Amino acid sequence: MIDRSPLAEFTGQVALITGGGSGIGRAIALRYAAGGGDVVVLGRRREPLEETARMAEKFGGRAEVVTCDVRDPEAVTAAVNGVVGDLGRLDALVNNAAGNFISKAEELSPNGWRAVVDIVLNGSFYCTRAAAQHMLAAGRGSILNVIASYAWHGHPGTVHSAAAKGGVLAMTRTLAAEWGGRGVRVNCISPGPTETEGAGAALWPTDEARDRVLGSVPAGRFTTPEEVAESAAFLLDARRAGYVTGDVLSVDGGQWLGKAVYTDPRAGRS
Ligand SMILES: CCCCC/C=C/C(=O)SCCNC(=O)CCNC(=O)[C@H](O)C(C)(C)COP(=O)(O)OP(=O)(O)OC[C@H]1O[C@@H](n2cnc3c(N)ncnc32)[C@H](O)[C@@H]1OP(=O)(O)O
Ligand SMILES: NC(=O)C1=CN([C@@H]2O[C@H](COP(=O)(O)OP(=O)(O)OC[C@H]3O[C@@H](n4cnc5c(N)ncnc54)[C@H](OP(=O)(O)O)[C@@H]3O)[C@@H](O)[C@H]2O)C=CC1
Repeated sequence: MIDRSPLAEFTGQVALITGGGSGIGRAIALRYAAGGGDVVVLGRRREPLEETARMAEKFGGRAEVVTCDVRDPEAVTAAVNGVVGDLGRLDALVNNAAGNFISKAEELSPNGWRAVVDIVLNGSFYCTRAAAQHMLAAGRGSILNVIASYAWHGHPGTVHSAAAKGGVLAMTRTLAAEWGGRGVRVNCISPGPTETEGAGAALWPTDEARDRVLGSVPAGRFTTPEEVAESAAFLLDARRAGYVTGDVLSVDGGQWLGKAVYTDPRAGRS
């Protein structure tokens, strides 16, 4: 549940959110709308995007839908140019679309590797490149990349996603330095395990796997999409986070720190 933001921090501004038809992307779109902004949600399937747009419109702003596969650079450029053509500006881009599944690295097919790396790394670059052409010309903009902590610590079974997210992290820091003097900020947000349409079935399909994931989170519960969205709003807001660029904000209940080995009561973990 997302309530109208008393800050109204995005009034008169426009955000493009990839993968905005579900999970974390939908929550970020709704939080931006709750802050008074206009939103465009992008993904492959129209129906879930339209549902997000209907929910966002209840906050009183404009909400549009673009069907597009982020792996197609020409379609991405047309989509971004269309947003600016229709809504007149682009203040924020959230690279949230992702694909993921668990596979042993030695059994992962080249096409399976390509599917995930193309969506996560290449797709994020295509969207960033197209959005930055408008943002740099305007001298303002904020780009937020949704990653995962295995971008820096790695994780067995997700070599494609970890490598792609690691690439997005390197891209973030590079572009933050490259564009820092031109008004465009680039940051990452790193959610902990979050029960969404895509993640649950792909990553913790059984009760046993789900319990194992929960056991890895010091806070003892899943992240909620709304928690991620609230921190995303902070990073996107130039008034509050205008001097933050090239950084990663973890919203994970301490998961990436909580590599407990001595899980017994004497260690404070059981
Ligand atoms: C624990 C905390 C950290 C959690 C971090 C979470 C990160 C997340 O990203 S959660 C978000 C998860 N959401 C999704 O994955 C939703 C979107 N997913 C997809 O679109 C698909 O899963 C996709 C990534 C496979 C892309 O779909 P599509 O382009 O339609 O690809 P294909 O179905 O044609 O498959 C391409 C290629 O990949 C192989 N493959 C697909 N699934 C699997 C699998 N489960 N295991 C092994 N290989 C798989 C598929 O076989 C194809 O390869 P070839 O057969 O060689 O052609
Ligand atoms: N859930 C979790 O536990 C965690 C998630 N994350 C990250 O958070 C982000 C959101 O995850 P979550 O909400 O769980 O994911 P979901 O699977 O629920 O949503 C992913 C979205 O991306 C869209 N998408 C996928 N492929 C493409 C594509 N090729 N082109 C355009 N859109 C695409 C999907 O829509 P459609 O299929 O219609 O295209 C869908 O709306 C991702 O970047 C993920 O890696 C990070 C850490 C943990």
